[in-house]
Amino acid sequence: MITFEGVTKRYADGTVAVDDLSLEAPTGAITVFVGPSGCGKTTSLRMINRMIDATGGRILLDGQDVREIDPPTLRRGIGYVIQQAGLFPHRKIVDNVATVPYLLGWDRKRARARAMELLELVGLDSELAGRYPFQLSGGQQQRVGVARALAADPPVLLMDEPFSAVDPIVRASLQDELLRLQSDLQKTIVFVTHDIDEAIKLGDMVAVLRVGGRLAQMAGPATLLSEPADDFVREFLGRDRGIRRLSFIPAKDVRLVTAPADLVVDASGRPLGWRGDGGLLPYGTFNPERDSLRAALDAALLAANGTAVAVDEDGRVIGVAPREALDEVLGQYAARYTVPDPEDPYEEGGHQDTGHQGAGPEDPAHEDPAHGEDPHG
Ligand SMILES: Nc1ncnc2c1ncn2[C@@H]1O[C@H](COP(=O)(O)OP(=O)(O)OP(=O)(O)O)[C@@H](O)[C@H]1O
Repeated sequence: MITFEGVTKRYADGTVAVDDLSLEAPTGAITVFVGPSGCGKTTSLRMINRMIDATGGRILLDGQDVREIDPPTLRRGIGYVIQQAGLFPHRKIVDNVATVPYLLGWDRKRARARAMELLELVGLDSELAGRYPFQLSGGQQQRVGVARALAADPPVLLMDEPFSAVDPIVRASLQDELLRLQSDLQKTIVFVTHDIDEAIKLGDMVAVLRVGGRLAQMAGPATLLSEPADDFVREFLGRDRGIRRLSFIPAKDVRLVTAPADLVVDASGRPLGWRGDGGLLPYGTFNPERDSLRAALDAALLAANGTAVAVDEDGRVIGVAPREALDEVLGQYAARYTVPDPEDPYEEGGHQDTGHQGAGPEDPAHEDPAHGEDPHG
């Protein structure tokens, strides 16, 4: 666990980049620092591995003040990934990845074998190992950056806007890859981004910072979407909060009924369409074991009759969810907090305590820090 206790950073020119920041980044989970430009995300991240020293408060790594650990020892246990990968241009990919093992005194053969293992782990072809960074695409370079950070198997990874220099499609696949890796490796990751969608997709916990390095809210993504602490967070989250939140609600509680006869299936029970006057009409499917309520709703909206078809892992029909069944689940997850009523003379103002400092038990993302299921899908 990484703990910030009243951490402040005042630069020499008087700029207060981080102001009295207190938060906890849990072990084995991804904590995202998100916020507008200049809000102190990078400064906060770099204080963890002491590339920048705090001017007030303290940062604890599993209970130990990082200032008591000499920087080289500290950084050996902390992988660091930056934007545009920051690879050494004159070193081959394999040697870039083996940088830390070389520094740790591993012999060349062992370090290179480890590097090859890591290239495979991050989904890169072994034939890229002999190339130089400029011979790789941006996305491939970013993967090499992640492999390099993992080389000495550090328990902690710091990632500073690692995917922001690549196009949206490559970015989405790098994010998926990171979640896949994390479900196996369970590192303690602190991830900096200015992109709220990235924060919500990747974060088990999301810390929203405002300019001046102040914490606006720290919560699991589902809680953040349903219970933003104030107008700043609400605006930063942007539109469609309600719809986006459905991605965090599993579809397994949706009540299914037996598929009616007008759902036409093939010989193995896979859907073909809804029977209509002039032929088959469109349908949509979801897998209640794996998918979110958003996927179930999407399946209903794709169908000519508004009924979502539930399928198993093999795509075979196991039932259908009529619209009322979706409504029942939606009703259970309706926003629960209250907002001030300007007509009420007894109202003290400010919305009720929504527990926004931590994800509540209703927050599936919180229950699943390893992203084992697919609420992030
Ligand atoms: N060395 C420095 N000296 C003075 N001020 C600095 C220094 N480094 C950063 N700052 C200021 O501290 C504040 C926080 O900077 P920081 O880089 O941590 O923000 P950030 O949230 O990571 O921003 P961005 O998303 O734009 O990268 C900014 O106002 C920045 O100008």
